[in-house]
Amino acid sequence: MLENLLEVNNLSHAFIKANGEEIRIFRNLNFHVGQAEIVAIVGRSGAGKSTLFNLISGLLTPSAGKISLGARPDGRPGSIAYMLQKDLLLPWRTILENAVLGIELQRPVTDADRTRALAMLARYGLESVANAYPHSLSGGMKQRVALTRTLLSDPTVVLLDEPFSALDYETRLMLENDVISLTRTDRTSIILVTHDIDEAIAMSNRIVVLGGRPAKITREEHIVLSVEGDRDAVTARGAREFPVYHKEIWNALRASDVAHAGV
Ligand SMILES: Nc1ncnc2c1ncn2[C@@H]1O[C@H](COP(=O)(O)OP(=O)(O)OP(=O)(O)O)[C@@H](O)[C@H]1O
Repeated sequence: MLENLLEVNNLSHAFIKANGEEIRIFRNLNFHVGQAEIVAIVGRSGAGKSTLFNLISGLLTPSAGKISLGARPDGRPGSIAYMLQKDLLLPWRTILENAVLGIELQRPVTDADRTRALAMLARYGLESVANAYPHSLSGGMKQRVALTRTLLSDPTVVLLDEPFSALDYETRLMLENDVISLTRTDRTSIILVTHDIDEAIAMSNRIVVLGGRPAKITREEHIVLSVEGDRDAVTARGAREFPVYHKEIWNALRASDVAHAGV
């Protein structure tokens, strides 16, 4: 039995360029995520964040190392869902049909699936547009449909790669709250890649800074914020510790130059 919901042990990965040159992205990287934990990964462009997600989700096979996914409380295997920055909704399918697409790729969609999809769309204020097409929805609404589609497959770990970067500030805060609530209601674990330090601090329990080549974790920060009541995307930003974490993560990012560090 795994201690954590997801464990990455001694992960190594390299790309081979067309000229035969090897680019070592990771060498013996160790990383874990606990149940209902939100871990943010920040790092400069090219640090290897998307590559790490592609390895965790199985889109890429690592050169060496092990990625282990813990079981659900009832013993069934856990599963990973990956949500990208772009909503990738199919324009010719209704919102409901888009929402159940992830299930449809695995098995035939049942009436129970559609009922569950409608309930989840309602949870995100999208019930009235279930039969509409994506073009009639705002960017925030489309991203919520994408989130519904991601969650309908009942994942235990959700990978979010810059999911809210294209959205306006208010919508972004609302979606950040949706994700924070998920960890409370469904005990889902979240790994979030973001370039936005504010978002990383506001949402996560832990931030890891990825830097150097091969990339390693150059800093790890547990985020503890003093807020009244349940922490959310807005109250978190008002916590007195917020600027302190901001400065620390910013300095760690500046120090972890991909081109020069850790070579
Ligand atoms: N298929 C590939 N073949 C060769 N090199 C690749 C491939 N995919 C990624 N790389 C290289 O690996 C490094 C890490 O890329 P990756 O996309 O994981 O970085 P990132 O941290 O997600 O960057 P960004 O923040 O800009 O999205 C980069 O130098 C990139 O050019």
